Amino acid sequence: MLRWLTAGESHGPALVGILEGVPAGVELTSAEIASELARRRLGYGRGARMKFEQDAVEVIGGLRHGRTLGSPFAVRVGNTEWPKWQQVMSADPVDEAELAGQARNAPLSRPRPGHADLAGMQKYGHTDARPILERASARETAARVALGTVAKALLDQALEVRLVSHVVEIGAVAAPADRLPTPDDAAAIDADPMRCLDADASAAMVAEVDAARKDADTLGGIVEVVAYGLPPGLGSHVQWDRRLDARLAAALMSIQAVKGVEVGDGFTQARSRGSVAHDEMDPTAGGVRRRTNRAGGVEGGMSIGEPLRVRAALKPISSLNRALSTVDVATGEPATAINQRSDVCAVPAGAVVAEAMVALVLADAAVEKFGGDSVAELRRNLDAYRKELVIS
Ligand SMILES: Cc1cc2nc3c(=O)[nH]c(=O)nc-3n(C[C@H](O)[C@H](O)[C@H](O)COP(=O)(O)O)c2cc1C
Ligand SMILES: C=C(O[C@@H]1CC(C(=O)O)=C[C@@H](OP(=O)(O)O)[C@H]1O)C(=O)O
Repeated sequence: MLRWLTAGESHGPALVGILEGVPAGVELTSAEIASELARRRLGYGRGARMKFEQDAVEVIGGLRHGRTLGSPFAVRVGNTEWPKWQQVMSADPVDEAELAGQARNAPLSRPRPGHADLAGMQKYGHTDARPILERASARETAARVALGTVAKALLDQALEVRLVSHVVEIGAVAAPADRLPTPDDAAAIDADPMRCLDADASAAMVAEVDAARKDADTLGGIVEVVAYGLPPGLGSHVQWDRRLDARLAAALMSIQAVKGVEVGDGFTQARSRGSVAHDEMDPTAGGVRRRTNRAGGVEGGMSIGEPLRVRAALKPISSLNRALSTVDVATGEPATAINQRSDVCAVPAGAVVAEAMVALVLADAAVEKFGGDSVAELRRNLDAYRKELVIS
């Protein structure tokens, strides 16, 4: 079993991620993690912070000379903005005089609609939104992407499973659904400002972001992750929490701003008749082939050996450069919400985070199915399983 956790605040010294259960022998370098983190910073529509802040990666456990050890993997992603925040976010008590006059320390009493602010203040007993928004912030996804790098390396090296993610919709603009990207498209997708496979759709998405920015508005959209090379049988039908689709849905839904998840053509299937919704099978020499992959690579909570295809819908960014109505919890009076600098659209970054979350779930399911304390052992078990499949 793989287990992962993150810690750290958006303006704290660093984020930390721990991934436990990684087999020994996964080849990985800090530079590879840094390059995945750089992918998360891509995308047209992000705010000023993406330009001036760096992700400072330091692996602090589980890796030696470029190979995982089998011990818990731990990574620190330093916030390079920390020097500006060290008093406001200090772990230890700070002299009031040092804080006085620091605008960053002013209590945030006007919770922002669409954020964790108000419910968090109520739940944890704060009159200031800072202690809530610091952890609710999607800055935390840097740690997830760092851990996802390990999961992707494991999937690639032990199972030859490769992932690709892309943006399929931004606001009202949808990319044509005629071509599913493969991992060979990944570099071109990363080079596109919207991480979109279709150049015309990408240009329209950029224009959509510009129009939203001009109107002091924000946008959401839909991302897709596709995984190639999965064997059949990851996950299980036997219990709700072992279903691969349920695990993927939870992981994707846990990403800040994600409000919907679709597996395969789930929503279209729901609107179709059964005769055209499913993936009929034909025999091949010694095996079976599906005519279509509307199910998106999962049936009965198990991978079926077809490409896995999942989508996540991100709502528009909640912090707008125009006033949204709220209540000032200090006075109980109507107010306009805290207006922080913000992204106009973070969907391209959301795709990279979704890819990391899918990789973590698939790596977990692979380790669960094939066991193995080392990559070599996992691969041997996979080979034996493949040889003995009753039908392939
Ligand atoms: C990569 C990424 C960047 C984000 N950037 C912002 C941002 O700059 N401003 C903002 O208001 N929300 C941003 N969000 C979304 C908020 O973090 C999120 O809406 C908020 O924490 C409330 O959580 P919920 O939408 O899941 O309910 C971002 C989300 C992601 C995935
Ligand atoms: C810092 C990141 O994203 C942040 C996520 C975020 C939010 O509310 O989720 C709000 C913004 O932070 P700030 O209000 O400090 O500008 C984003 O920049 C990051 O992705 O690395």
